[in-house]
Amino acid sequence: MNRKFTFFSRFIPDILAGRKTITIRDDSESWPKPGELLEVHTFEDDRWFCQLRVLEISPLALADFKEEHAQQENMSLPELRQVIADIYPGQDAFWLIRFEVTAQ
Ligand SMILES: CC(=O)Nc1ccn([C@H]2C[C@H](O)[C@@H](CO)O2)c(=O)n1
Repeated sequence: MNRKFTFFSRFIPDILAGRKTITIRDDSESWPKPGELLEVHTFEDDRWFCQLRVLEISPLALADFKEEHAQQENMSLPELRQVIADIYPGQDAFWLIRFEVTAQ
């Protein structure tokens, strides 16, 4: 059975349109493996909205965030840093998960 993964609902349009192709998570969400299919729900109300295939998962330190990562999130780099600081205050070690949408 495919495992469940969540996103804040404000990111749904970018994910479904292919404008957001990565997510950056902390250790608690570092379990997806390349090739794994994830059933994706909204964080707020647990509503299924797509299935993703994990293409890559790799460690990424806050100090190594680059413009390329921001583009893959469909954000500016300052915006990405702010989003991460808001979700994960005080943390500086993350995991980059690159994905593709396989069903919606
Ligand atoms: C519970 C939780 O943390 N859920 C998250 C975490 C992150 N995101 C989004 C926000 C950014 O676009 C990237 C980078 O973390 O992933 C999310 O939607 N839900």
